[in-house]
Amino acid sequence: MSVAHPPRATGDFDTTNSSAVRRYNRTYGLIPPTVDSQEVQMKRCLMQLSRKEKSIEKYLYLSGLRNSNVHLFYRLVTQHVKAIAPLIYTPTVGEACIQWSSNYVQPEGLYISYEDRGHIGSVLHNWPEKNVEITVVTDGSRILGLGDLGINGMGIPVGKLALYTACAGIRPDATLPLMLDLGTGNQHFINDPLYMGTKKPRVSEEESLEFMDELMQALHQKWPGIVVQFEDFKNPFPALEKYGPRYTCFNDDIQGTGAVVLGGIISAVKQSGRPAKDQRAVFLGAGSAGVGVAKQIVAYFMREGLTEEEAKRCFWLVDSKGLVTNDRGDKLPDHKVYFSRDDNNAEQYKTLEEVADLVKPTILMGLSTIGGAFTPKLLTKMGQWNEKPIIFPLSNPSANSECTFEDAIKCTDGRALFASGSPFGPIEYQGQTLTPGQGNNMYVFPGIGLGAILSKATIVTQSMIYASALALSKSLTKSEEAQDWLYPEIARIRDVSVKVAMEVIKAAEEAGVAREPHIKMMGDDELEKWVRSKMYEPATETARVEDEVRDLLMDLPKSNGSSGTNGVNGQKDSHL
Ligand SMILES: NC(=O)C1=CN([C@@H]2O[C@H](COP(=O)(O)OP(=O)(O)OC[C@H]3O[C@@H](n4cnc5c(N)ncnc54)[C@H](OP(=O)(O)O)[C@@H]3O)[C@@H](O)[C@H]2O)C=CC1
Ligand SMILES: CC(=O)C(=O)O
Ligand SMILES: [Mg+2]
Repeated sequence: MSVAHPPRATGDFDTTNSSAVRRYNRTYGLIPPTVDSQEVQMKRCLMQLSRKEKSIEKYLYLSGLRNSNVHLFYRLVTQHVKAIAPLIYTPTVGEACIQWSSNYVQPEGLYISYEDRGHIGSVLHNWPEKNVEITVVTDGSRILGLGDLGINGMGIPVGKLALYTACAGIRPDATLPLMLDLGTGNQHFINDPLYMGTKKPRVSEEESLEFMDELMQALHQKWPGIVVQFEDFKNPFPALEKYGPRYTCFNDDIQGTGAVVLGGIISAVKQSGRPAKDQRAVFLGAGSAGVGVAKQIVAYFMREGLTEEEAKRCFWLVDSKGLVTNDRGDKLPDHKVYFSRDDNNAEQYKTLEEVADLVKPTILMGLSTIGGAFTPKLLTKMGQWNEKPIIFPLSNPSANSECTFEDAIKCTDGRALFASGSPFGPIEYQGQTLTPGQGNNMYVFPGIGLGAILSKATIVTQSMIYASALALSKSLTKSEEAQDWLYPEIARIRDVSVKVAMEVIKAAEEAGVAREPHIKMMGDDELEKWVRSKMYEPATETARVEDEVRDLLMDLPKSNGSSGTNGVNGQKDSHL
């Protein structure tokens, strides 16, 4: 909106009065006269939100709020994270991505196309924020379980970084949602006149990696030490292998998911009453998440006394061609070879049911994108084979979940130890309220990123990822443990992120990759205080911005009159 401003008066400000702040900001008269507290503003937002019927409408409303009043948005999310996370993240973000181009209204991140190679650095210079500390980057090739969504996948970096701010206190202006437009295999989008990405097939793996080389260099040149989170790439292994030892980066789907599932599995294995050596895990899905999760659990089983070979043999991975074995006849991609079995005939075990009948698993893990793949028949068998079957349907969004909480509970007489990727509500079962766990990497990636930023880690080591899982598994309260929960209450996620970040920092220090000197001598209490002191707090941020403006008013002749920033992340306080 463009408004003609009267000249800014300089002499008559009452610096304790918010209307003076408005006059200084030249917003006086543009907003109704009452100066509402943030509490009242939040109440208004919640009411407006509740009037919208569809989740996607709520998503769009919240996006608008983030772009117009960033601190209010984050205060709202922080205080109501359990209710709002499903609206700005999975499952709603899936629908938001599908509709991204048709709903587009304003920039929310940076888009870099294959055509930009050779001058990626200059595109980065267009980003209006100076002090970026973390980016979430995707090429949109495997968005949740929805397949190749091209640049419409931008909802994922935007959503993940919103959680970084709400759940781990990373300043919003320190985050960069990054979309790599490398073409798309989605013919529907190529034919769609409203699709806003390049309407060409995807570039090859080699071309993509070459492009990534330039991107990683350019990012680190512009923001040295920036933490890079790779997200939702169809084949993320080559990039992690190449850049992992050279830059501060991690892959959320391989490593973050591995850590979050391990965090829940540690508790589930204890509750199942069977030691690690007696666990048998069948995985539906042998992709980035499936293999990442299985590898983290192998590391845990080894700490429980198994050799690597013994630990590895506790896993049977099933992909779209059946059980992953050496004798299948197809050339297995590198990431599947580690778990490929040589003791079962592939011909006999083509379906999940056949593999399950063979193995009689104690753990059933779903990272396949196939909604409903854990049939009531299979779930019932899990209940017959186990006193406490561990059932984790982890695919997102909700429609892709391998089973519902209700089916898992009904088919196992309420005995399942359950976690899903997208949230399910509690259910009443035989007079009891049963609450499902949410095994989603949102429990760890904010703390991993915060820990990497604060320790100034040069790389993200496997020990840092493992430490995040252990921290998560230890973060349950006595009352949560008494109810046999596998994950802490989502409303406490900020506290959980602090614990995760602390352990990540300690692991970075131990691995010799931390460059921040302050953390060396800190005990736990001091470290916790220090971590918390570094976290963005939307309520105090609002007060700080108001104070800053008042200070400027007191000191007007010397000031330049600017307050805060006003970048793409909406660093604007429109209520002032
Ligand atoms: N809860 C959480 O925090 C997370 C959940 N996820 C979810 O996990 C799912 C998978 O992600 P990701 O591993 O990255 O994806 P990938 O594409 O890398 O892997 C998918 C795997 O599922 C297999 N698959 C596909 N269709 C079938 C089928 N009909 N029968 C058996 N197996 C099948 C694929 O087989 P093939 O190899 O033969 O193609 C592949 O091994 C997604 O839905 C994603 O949302 C991912 C990360 C975190
Ligand atoms: C949660 C997540 O990262 C995924 O589904 O890909
Ligand atoms: Mg992901």
